[in-house]
Amino acid sequence: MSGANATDSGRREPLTPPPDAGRPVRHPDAPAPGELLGAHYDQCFGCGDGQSHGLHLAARAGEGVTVTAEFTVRPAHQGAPGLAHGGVLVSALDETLGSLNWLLRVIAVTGRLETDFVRPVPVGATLHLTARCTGVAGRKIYGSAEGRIGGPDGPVAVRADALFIEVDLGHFTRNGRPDEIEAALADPDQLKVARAFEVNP
Ligand SMILES: CCCCCCCC/C=C\CCCCCCCC(=O)SCCNC(=O)CCNC(=O)[C@H](O)C(C)(C)COP(=O)(O)OP(=O)(O)OC[C@H]1O[C@@H](n2cnc3c(N)ncnc32)[C@H](O)[C@@H]1OP(=O)(O)O
Repeated sequence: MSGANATDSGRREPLTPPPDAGRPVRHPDAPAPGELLGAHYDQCFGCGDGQSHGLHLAARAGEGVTVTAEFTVRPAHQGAPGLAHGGVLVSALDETLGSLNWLLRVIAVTGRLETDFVRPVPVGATLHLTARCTGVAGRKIYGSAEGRIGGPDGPVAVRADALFIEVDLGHFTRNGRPDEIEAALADPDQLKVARAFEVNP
């Protein structure tokens, strides 16, 4: 293929940290291991309680810069009959990796995410997800995640490597839709979440 595929989307950067990347550092105010992280936004498809067909993914802080999460596949998440849609599984991995933000206390958005689909995931199955930060280089935050079925030690069904890019709150106010931005700014719970991240402006 021509080079258009790589240049149009901007980058084909490696998803493993470069040799000079820093070790991820757990923020001193990060939630304690075992603590539920809660939603970063009530309307988030991944973690928000306000999205009836969302994933309702509940993530917990782990040791170091790691998180665990669970997601139960419901009929609204099907691709083939009785099986989870691949894009939904990617969303679950993306959301779990995004939850590492809470431990680093930075806001970062997905730049690249590469997924292996290893086993089909049936409706009704619970995906036991883990994600860990593997390195930090400037604004670039590297992470890996996997999802197992049948229990936290069950077989791997999906796994992903990702590169997140640190942004400031202005990323959302500049790019988001005004109605939702205004509603978020008027919500004291949402402001509390936003402030939690402002420690590293
Ligand atoms: C107001 C109310 C308050 C709200 C409060 C909210 C609290 C929220 C808390 C937490 C939110 C977390 C949400 C998690 C949800 C799950 C995660 C998602 O699904 S996020 C959605 C999907 N992702 C996007 O929509 C990104 C879209 N892309 C962009 O916006 C830009 O492309 C962005 C920010 C990713 C990069 O743009 P640049 O202009 O800032 O970046 P440049 O300066 O060009 O690059 C910086 C470095 O990063 C590399 N880089 C940038 N983009 C890359 C890419 N796509 N792939 C690989 N590398 C990339 C570059 O090569 C550069 O590296 P070198 O420093 O030179 O070594």
